Amino acid sequence: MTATSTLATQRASIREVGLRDGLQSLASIVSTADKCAWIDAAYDAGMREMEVGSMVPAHLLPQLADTEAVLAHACSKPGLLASVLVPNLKGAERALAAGAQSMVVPLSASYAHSLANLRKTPDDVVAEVARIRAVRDAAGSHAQIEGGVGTAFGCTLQGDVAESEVLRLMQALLDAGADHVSLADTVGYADPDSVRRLFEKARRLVDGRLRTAHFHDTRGMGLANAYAAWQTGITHFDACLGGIGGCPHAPGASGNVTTEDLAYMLQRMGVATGLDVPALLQLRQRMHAWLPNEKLHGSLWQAGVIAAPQACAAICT
Ligand SMILES: CC(C)(COP(=O)([O-])OP(=O)([O-])OC[C@H]1O[C@@H](n2cnc3c(N)ncnc32)[C@H](O)[C@@H]1OP(=O)([O-])[O-])[C@@H](O)C(=O)NCCC(=O)NCCSC(=O)C[C@@](C)(O)CC(=O)[O-]
Repeated sequence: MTATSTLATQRASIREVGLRDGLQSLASIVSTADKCAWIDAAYDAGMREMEVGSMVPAHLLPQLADTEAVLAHACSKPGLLASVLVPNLKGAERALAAGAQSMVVPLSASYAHSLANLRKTPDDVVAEVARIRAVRDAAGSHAQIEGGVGTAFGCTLQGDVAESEVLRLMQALLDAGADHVSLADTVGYADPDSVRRLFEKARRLVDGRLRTAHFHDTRGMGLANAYAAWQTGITHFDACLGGIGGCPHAPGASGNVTTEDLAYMLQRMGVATGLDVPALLQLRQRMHAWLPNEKLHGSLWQAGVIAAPQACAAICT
C-alpha cells in the first residue's frame, strides 16, 4: 500500500497494552478492582482492543498474577477484543481456558534477548506457536494467535538485528500457524527511516498479515516511528496510557508510546480512532491514584488538547 492510499483510509485502531506491557516492569501492584476500573474507563473512552495481562508464572510477574480475573472482566465488555500475552503452550492453555479472544506470543528476533526473556531460541518459539495452534484448533477456539516479533530493530543485549532475520522469523511464525504478526521496537533502536524500510519490506512479504506496530519511546522517537509505520499502511498500534511499560528482561527498556498522545496525533491528522481523547486524559489522571509511586509520561497532559476550530471561533468572538 502506498502512503497516498493509506492516508485515504483515515481509520486507525489503538490497542491499550498498559495492563500488560505497562505494569510488567513496575514494582507497584495494582489491585484487580482497579484494573477492572481501568478497563471500564478505557472502554467508555472508546477503546476496543486491550491487552490485559500475561499468562506467565505468577512468581515471575506478581503484578500480573490476577490475569485470569482481569481477562474475565474484559471479556464481559461487548465488542472489546481482549488479548493476553502467552509465553508458551502452558500460557496458551491458560488463556484458552479463560476465554481469551486473542493471544500474543512474543518472539525476540534478537537471539540473546530471546534466551533472556523466554529461555528459548527464536526458532524454539516458532515451534511453540505450532503447538499452540494445534491446541487452539483442537479446542475449537477462534482466539487469534499473534506472533509479536520484538527487538526487531536491535537490542541492548545483542546490538544489531538483521532485517533478513526479522523477515524470516515473521514468515516462519505465519507458516507455523500464527494468524497475524506484529513488529516491535523493544528498546528504542528504531528511527522513522528504519521503520519505513522494515515495515515496507514486511508488508511486501506478508501484506495485511502484518497487523500491529508496537513502539517504545525510549529515545523520544515513538510518535515519529508510529507515523512512519502509518505511512506504510499500518493501521493498528499498541500504546500505553501514561507512557508506562518496558520488558523486564531487556536492559534499558522504557515506556511505550503514550496512548493519549498517539490518539491525539492521529485525530489531528484527521484519522478516526473512535477514542475520546479528553476521556483518556481523565483516565490518565486516575492512574496516579493506582500507581502513586510511579512516574507517568507523555506530553498532551501538560498542554491539553487544542480546541476544535468551531469552539475556538466561538470563544474568540
Ligand atoms: C516462558 C517461561 C515460562 C519459561 O520459564 P521456564 O522456567 O523455562 O519454564 P519451564 O517450562 O521450565 O517451567 C517451570 C515451571 O513454571 C511453570 N510454568 C511454565 N510456564 C508457565 C505459564 N505460562 N504459566 C504458569 N506456569 C508456568 C511450569 O509448570 C513449571 O512449574 P513447576 O513444575 O516447577 O511447578 C518464562 O521464561 C517466562 O514466563 N517468560 C516471560 C517473560 C516475560 O513476561 N517477559 C515480558 C514479555 S515480552 C515483552 O515485553 C516484549 C513485548 C512483547 O512487549 C514486545 C516489545 O515491547 O518489544
